[in-house]
Amino acid sequence: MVLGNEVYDKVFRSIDVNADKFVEVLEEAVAIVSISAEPEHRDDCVKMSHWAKAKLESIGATAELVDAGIQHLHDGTQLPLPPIVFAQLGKDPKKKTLLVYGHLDVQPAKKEDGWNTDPFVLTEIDGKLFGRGSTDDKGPVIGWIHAIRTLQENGIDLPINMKFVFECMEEAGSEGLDEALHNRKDFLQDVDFTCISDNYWLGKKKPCLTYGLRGISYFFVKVECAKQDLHSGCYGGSIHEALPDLLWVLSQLTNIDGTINIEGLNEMVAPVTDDEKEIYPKIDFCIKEYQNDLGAHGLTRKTKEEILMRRWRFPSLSLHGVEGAFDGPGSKTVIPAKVTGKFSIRTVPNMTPEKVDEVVVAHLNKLWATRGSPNRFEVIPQHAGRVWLSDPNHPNFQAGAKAMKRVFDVEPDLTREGGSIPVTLSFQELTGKNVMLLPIGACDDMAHSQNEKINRRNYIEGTKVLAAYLLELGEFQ
Ligand SMILES: NCC(=O)N[C@@H](Cc1c[nH]cn1)C(=O)O
Ligand SMILES: [Zn+2]
Ligand SMILES: [Zn+2]
Repeated sequence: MVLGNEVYDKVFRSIDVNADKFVEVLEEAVAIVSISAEPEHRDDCVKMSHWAKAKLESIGATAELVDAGIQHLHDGTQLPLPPIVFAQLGKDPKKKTLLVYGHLDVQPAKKEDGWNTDPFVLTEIDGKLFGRGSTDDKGPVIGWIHAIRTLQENGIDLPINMKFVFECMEEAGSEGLDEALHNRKDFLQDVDFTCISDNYWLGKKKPCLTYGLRGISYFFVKVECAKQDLHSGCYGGSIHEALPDLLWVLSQLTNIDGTINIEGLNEMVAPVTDDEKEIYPKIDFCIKEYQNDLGAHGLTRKTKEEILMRRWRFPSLSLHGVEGAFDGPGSKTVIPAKVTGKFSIRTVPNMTPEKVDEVVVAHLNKLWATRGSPNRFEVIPQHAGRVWLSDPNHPNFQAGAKAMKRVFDVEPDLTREGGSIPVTLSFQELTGKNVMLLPIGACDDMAHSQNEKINRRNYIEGTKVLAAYLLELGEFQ
């Protein structure tokens, strides 16, 4: 059934009228400190799953909390994983079924990291809603709930059945999720399309739809030189220190231009095809503005095409930190006894987590053998997420594009993204159906960083896009 413009206008007006209420709900969610990487916040993650279940029930969905099993931390402790929210709204056999995935956990954040406001108090300044999780991914998750509520309040029948999977461990590698989905294959059986709103526009003004993500393989590198930390005056010069050993290894993994120096890794990368080369010049992206927005002192490549390819279709290696090394203010004179370097590799077709682990461990051990240090050295692969590519010509993407055109009066760009959402490929494989990423946040939202925000405009217009997408999807019955 083709709906008239007046239906969409009514929905959009209603979302505008309720905008302040929608911001209040986001404020409630941001206040729950659901940091999945910090065990002391595990109860908050559980609370967040319960919160989302109640919200889904409030729109009439049947929701359950599915046990995700036990997490085994690298220090030997075991911790129950937060439950995953599975929910269903509508079971009409004449309608198609859309699966929506989102995550309720957030990256760590402390005011003293350099935030201008308390990260867990949603604060509006000049139309920007600052708070951890505002854009990644609490804002978009809540957007779905408000989009559906608005259709219901305006007496508009949902033209599709909906299923939801909301997890609380995405930022820590989605532990437990793949297993829970495999155990509940029946839940995914009748899914016709999947949509995920958990990424960002390429710029600040023009919307996009996303058909590719890089994967991620995370590693710890441990070096141990003594049984406890040592006074550098008493012992310095007499022992082989762990931190220089570690830094020596880590500093050799990348070149100044960002390419990776790990034997066997670049050989796995799928060659760039001629068809692919044609895509990049058409994309709306300005590298000057990109560099300015980041306040970056330089970029690894000179052209827009090369920079987009570095972000989307070539691997990158990032060093994240060193556990055990002194990092406080002031000048402590200690030799750390045990240090653990942390790095990750963003992976691309045709890299697989198994092969990446194999070449990384082999390369680092070989490098270490040339160091000549008596210290203990160990490379420990951590979580991994697989690369994902989808078909952007599918009706799912057409419905997304129509929805964006209705709200922003522009055809969205088709993009890939450098980040990772580990479960995306699993949904594509388990349902055998199309998966689309439909971002609502802007490129400068600073997810994972200090002062994460979502613009009020993106949050509210994004809710309209989600509502319009549900209606447009109904046209493909
Ligand atoms: N919005 C998606 C996102 O931020 N994904 C994370 C996933 C991840 C994997 N390991 C830790 N986090 C990302 O960093 O890309
Ligand atoms: Zn996210
Ligand atoms: Zn994230």
